[in-house]
Amino acid sequence: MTRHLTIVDHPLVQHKLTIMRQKDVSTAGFRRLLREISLLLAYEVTRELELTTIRIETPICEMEAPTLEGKKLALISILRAGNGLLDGILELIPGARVGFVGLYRDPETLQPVEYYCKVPKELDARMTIVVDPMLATGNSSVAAIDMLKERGAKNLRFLCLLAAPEGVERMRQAHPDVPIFTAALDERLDDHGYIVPGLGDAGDRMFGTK
Ligand SMILES: O=P(O)(O)OC[C@H]1O[C@H](OP(=O)(O)OP(=O)(O)O)[C@H](O)[C@@H]1O
Ligand SMILES: O=c1cc[nH]c(=O)[nH]1
Ligand SMILES: [Mg+2]
Repeated sequence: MTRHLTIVDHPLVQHKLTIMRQKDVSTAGFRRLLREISLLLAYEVTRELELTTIRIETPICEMEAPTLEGKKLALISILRAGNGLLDGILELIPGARVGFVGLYRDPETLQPVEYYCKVPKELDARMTIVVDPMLATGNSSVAAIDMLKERGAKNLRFLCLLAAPEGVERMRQAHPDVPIFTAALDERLDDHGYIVPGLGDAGDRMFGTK
């Protein structure tokens, strides 16, 4: 059974995250680092994919060899910042099915506003990995996972880059069955719901908006 919270403390992840946090990193640099980190995070979050075996023939002899079992997994990106994690993971798992949940956080109420939802069929039979770099209040991730459970998802994981304790607790209350994977658990949220020390607004830094 996976723990509710896994912090991916691999030295390469930690090193790259430290560079990303710095305010002078360019948009191109931020995007490149996020793509690189996403490959390493994907390795951890997919550790429990089920294997079966198939009979193959090497140049030397036949053998029973491991292969992924079951339906292709589903990757769900919470727009728009989720796409920064999605792109790297898709390089590692090119056969994954992909869905999008469009949510933005109202800056006053910090409540998520839904504007889009398109997800793969048969979510009930797929490991479903929801990706968004930031878990702050947890309002967006809880809402996204509510939407996915309504559409049948059962075997879920949530993958982010940074989490605040408030968001982890909110997820634990609302979705205790959904393990969270993150590169770091930061200290707290500020009065505007930003993660401290954090890295600022992930979407703005990734896409050069602001
Ligand atoms: O845990 P929460 O308090 O809900 O905050 C986290 C959300 O805020 C950011 O998205 P944002 O609303 O800025 O949208 P964007 O990705 O379009 O920039 C982030 O990518 C999460 O989706
Ligand atoms: O610190 C935060 C909190 C929410 N969304 C972000 O992009 N950054
Ligand atoms: Mg944003």
